[in-house]
Amino acid sequence: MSVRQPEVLADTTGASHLHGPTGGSPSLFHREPSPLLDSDRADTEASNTKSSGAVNNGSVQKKTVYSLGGSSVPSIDSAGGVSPSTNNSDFGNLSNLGNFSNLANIGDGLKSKSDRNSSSRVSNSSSNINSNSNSNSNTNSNSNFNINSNSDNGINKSNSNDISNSNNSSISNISNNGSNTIASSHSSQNGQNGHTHQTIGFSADDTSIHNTNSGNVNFTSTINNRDGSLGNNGGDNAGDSTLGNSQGVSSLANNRGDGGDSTSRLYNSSNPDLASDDELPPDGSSSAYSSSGKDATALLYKFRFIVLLVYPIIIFLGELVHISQPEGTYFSNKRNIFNVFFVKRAWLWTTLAFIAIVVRAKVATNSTSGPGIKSATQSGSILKAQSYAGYHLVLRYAAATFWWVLFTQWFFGLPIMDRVFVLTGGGCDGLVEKVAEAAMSTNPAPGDATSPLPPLPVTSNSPLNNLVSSAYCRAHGGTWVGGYDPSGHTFLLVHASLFLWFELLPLIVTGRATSTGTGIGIGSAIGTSTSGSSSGTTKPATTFTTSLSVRLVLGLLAFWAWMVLMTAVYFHSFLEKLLGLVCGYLEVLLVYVVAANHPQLGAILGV
Ligand SMILES: CCCCC/C=C\C/C=C\C/C=C\C/C=C\CCCC(=O)SCCNC(=O)CCNC(=O)[C@H](O)C(C)(C)COP(=O)(O)O
Ligand SMILES: Nc1ncnc2c1ncn2[C@@H]1O[C@H](COP(=O)(O)O)[C@@H](OP(=O)(O)O)[C@H]1O
Repeated sequence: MSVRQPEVLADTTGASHLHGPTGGSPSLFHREPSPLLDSDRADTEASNTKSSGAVNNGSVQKKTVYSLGGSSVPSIDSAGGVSPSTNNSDFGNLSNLGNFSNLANIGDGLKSKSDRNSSSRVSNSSSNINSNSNSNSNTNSNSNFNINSNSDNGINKSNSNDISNSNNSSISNISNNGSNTIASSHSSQNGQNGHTHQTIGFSADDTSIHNTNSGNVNFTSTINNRDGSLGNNGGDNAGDSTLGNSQGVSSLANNRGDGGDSTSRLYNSSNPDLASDDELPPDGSSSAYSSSGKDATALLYKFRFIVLLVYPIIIFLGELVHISQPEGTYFSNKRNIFNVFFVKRAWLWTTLAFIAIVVRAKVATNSTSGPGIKSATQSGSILKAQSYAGYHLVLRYAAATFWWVLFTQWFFGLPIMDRVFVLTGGGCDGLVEKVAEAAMSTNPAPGDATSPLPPLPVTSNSPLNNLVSSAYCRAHGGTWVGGYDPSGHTFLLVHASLFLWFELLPLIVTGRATSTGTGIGIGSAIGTSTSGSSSGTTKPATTFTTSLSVRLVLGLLAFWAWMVLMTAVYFHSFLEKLLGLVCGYLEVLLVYVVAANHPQLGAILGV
């Protein structure tokens, strides 16, 4: 294809022309008079190597249409020059030095090269629009558009579109009614930070935006929403942004500043008011708030606060009873079935409960029967921040398990609780005698009470008493005496309970939020209410929260609380229980509060 230059920009005579390839030689031009253009003799000039059948139905304005390709322009219906025009086949590559407006194109290929403002209104089924104008306003309807813009653009489109934007330009004010993909690449030059700023309004779902800024800026944004806007302002960032709205007018501004990687996810199920995350640390994962998100977040905070208060209150109340030296009951018996079968295996039950929560929530997510995990990640900053992705769940479970192991089972030898005991002067009483008895038994019968004890975890030069664990000591007839013996029961039950609560609460809160539409309905969570201004997405009667497995977990949590009370009433000194309590809080606070406010840690743990 020849290189062409537009030869005539405007024809004040009113004649219409079709221009051929550059070169200036008239012999290269095949002027094929368009009935429309020629008959009209208005203000448009057009040239085309093989134009045919161009029809002008109306006045032709001061426009010049150049065909830069070899394709034909078989038909142009113009009610006003090129505006409006209908091309039933293929415009080829049209170069417009003025404005395209009201073009109806069934073919493909528009090119706007105006140095001044250009306004295009295009309806077609398949078009490529390449715009170099400083300021374009393009309104497109129909489907399958590719818009390559080298300029600032205002684009209004309907239906499915692909837009790619490059060369230090920005796309703004985009309205879409269909499924769209917008790819915007922004090159930053000379180490300067680039800025891509977008405001996008959608009235339909499934729109994604990809901003790729070479140089110092790199954004990837995805939007699935109705009536939303997303603004990315670049700094030295590389990040991902996801905004999901099902309804409402929403805006998200994020990823500002001079930080490193950042990830932003905002999900909003239904509400009209999303504020930006202006308070973000520059290199942080972003928070964004929605009104329902704020409600849900406030509710979550409230529940968390209550949960965090419950266990100290139980310990204090139990201690009040404890100091009155109550009569013994079934629960004061260490061998009671609840202690032996449940508390002594508490981490096993906790693990099963955790798996039940996750599995039930995933089921709810995959079905339409309840809010589940998806909603838990769609209602606001905290909820979106707590990821229920598999690896995040495993990591958080592993962290909780690790802390349980360190405190009660093993910490490079004795577990922490036993080390505290030993360090404060405690030890195992009576075990030495047992060992001696065992040693004196030369030929013990299997199962004999005096049969040799298993090898002690003893190092040779240390006093025996200080080197066996409390569990070993008690299991072999010794008595764990002296010192300061942190309550393992208090620790384990509180730690397990807080872990389960902090995994469960976002799901419960979201269940309430989603099923009432306002984010704060209580009934749906416990299955007693089906009313409220529902968003129409869930049915309270079948929510995750009301499922049998979640009820069982809530029952287990109530039982754990009861057993904490029994420990407080019948066992240990107050300080020992207090230490168990404090250590039971440590891991959960570290993960769900401290790490959650730390960008990197939060991203790793999904909080
Ligand atoms: C569909 C997607 C699913 C996603 C699931 C996500 C995450 C799950 C991740 C992993 C779980 C998978 C497998 C887990 C594997 C094994 C589970 C192990 C469970 C156990 O912990 S079994 C051991 C149980 N033992 C206890 O609980 C002992 C508790 N007792 C004590 O700690 C002490 O006795 C004490 C502290 C209560 C008191 O000590 P003393 O004072 O009496 O000495
Ligand atoms: N709620 C409870 N019910 C029954 N026994 C309890 C209990 N809380 C603590 N104990 C018992 O008190 C002892 C110290 O518990 P801990 O240090 O874990 O808090 C343990 O005894 P044993 O180790 O002899 O079973 C434990 O079983």
